[in-house]
Amino acid sequence: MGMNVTEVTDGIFRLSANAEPNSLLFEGIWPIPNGVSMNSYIVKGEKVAIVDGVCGWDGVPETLFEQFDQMGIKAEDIDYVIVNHHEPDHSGWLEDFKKIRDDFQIITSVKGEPLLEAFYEITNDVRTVKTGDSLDLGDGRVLAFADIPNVHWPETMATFDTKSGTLMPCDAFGSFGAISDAPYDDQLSREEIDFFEHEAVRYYSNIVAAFCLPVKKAIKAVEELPVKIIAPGHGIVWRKDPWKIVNDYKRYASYDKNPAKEEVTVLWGSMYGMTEKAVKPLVEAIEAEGVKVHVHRLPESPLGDVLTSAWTSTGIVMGMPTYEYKMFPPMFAALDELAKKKVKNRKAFRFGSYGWSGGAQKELDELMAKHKTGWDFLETVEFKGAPGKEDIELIRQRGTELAREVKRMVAEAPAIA
Ligand SMILES: Cc1cc2nc3c(=O)[nH]c(=O)nc-3n(C[C@H](O)[C@H](O)[C@H](O)COP(=O)(O)O)c2cc1C
Repeated sequence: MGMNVTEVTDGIFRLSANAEPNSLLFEGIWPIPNGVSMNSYIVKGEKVAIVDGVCGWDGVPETLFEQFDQMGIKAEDIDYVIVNHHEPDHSGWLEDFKKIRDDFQIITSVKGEPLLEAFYEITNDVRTVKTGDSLDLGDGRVLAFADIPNVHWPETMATFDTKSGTLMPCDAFGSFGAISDAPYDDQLSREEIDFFEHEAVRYYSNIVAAFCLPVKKAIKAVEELPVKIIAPGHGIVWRKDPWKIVNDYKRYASYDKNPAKEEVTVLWGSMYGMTEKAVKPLVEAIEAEGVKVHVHRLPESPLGDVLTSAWTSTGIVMGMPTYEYKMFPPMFAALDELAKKKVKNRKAFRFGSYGWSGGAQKELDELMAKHKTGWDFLETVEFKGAPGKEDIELIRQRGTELAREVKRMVAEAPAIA
């Protein structure tokens, strides 16, 4: 992983490394088809602070020295290491950094302190800060701190440079997507911004979605600050329009309660093609209403893709047969994860085949009740063996009804941002 150094604004530098497309599973689970960037920030007053880690650094001091040379800084001159968030993709470099010097001061939140000991056996020279505290770097550069718990671990905080209005909120307002040598929104075309918007939905739905309420609280805290630049731990830096990513996150966070977009996600699985026969007619019926459809076959579609589609979809359709008196297992796994990630309050419909007893529907009902998903189901269409003409016709009708409901819900939804 090569590292890339650029100047965010006077006295603040972004030091970033990419994980290339499909080079790893993020959090050990989520595919990154377009990669991801990991950003740290160096803030220069009379004293120098580094905000979050240089993950992707190979641990060889010379590599880091070279990067710091480009900023006119010596790595040994770093006075403060600010750890906003202790997830090892941001903090894992601390072990290696200790090889360069071991007398820097770490600044972290109150809940961060025990994690430093647990992960890195660091107990010395740790200063804890909370909302309202600040750190004077000299030269008119004062950093302010704000706790933003559970975005995305309990200890997470944001660092705000009061001189330039640069907010460094770590995982909040992040997006997937590896980044070339143009990491700023003011350097990107409309299409590139759209690309990162989709990567932000992927990031939000896969990584942050379980914490919608904390995200809403973090947004409230950020709205009180005179923010001019948003410089997250993953993704591009927003300095032309910082409120775009805040407003995008505001909408994403609202999708746990409010209708999402005019979209439907169709999840289906089929052993011998019986359930599959109804998929195309169903999709056509929804599309005929002008509603966008995302189709995922299970288990082939990665769960990360399923979550990304489901997060922005107001409607969810499930086509699956009965398997050993229960749901087709990959469908159970997908729905269980959607529910845990708080894909709630959707308009929903299920259809599927069975051989003799059925059983999928009962397990589906139990799963929905257990997770209190609040999904509002149209009447299920189940058929024995292959679907008859009337079954296909009924499923088509349900598709039309669902699409119309989705359009109505979206039209009546309160405007968020
Ligand atoms: C491994 C296996 C287990 C099944 N278990 C049940 C069952 O418990 N109850 C039932 O009614 N049908 C059961 N079936 C029958 C299927 O539900 C039936 O073949 C259905 O048409 C499959 O639809 P599909 O081709 O879309 O997968 C089972 C089939 C298989 C292959």
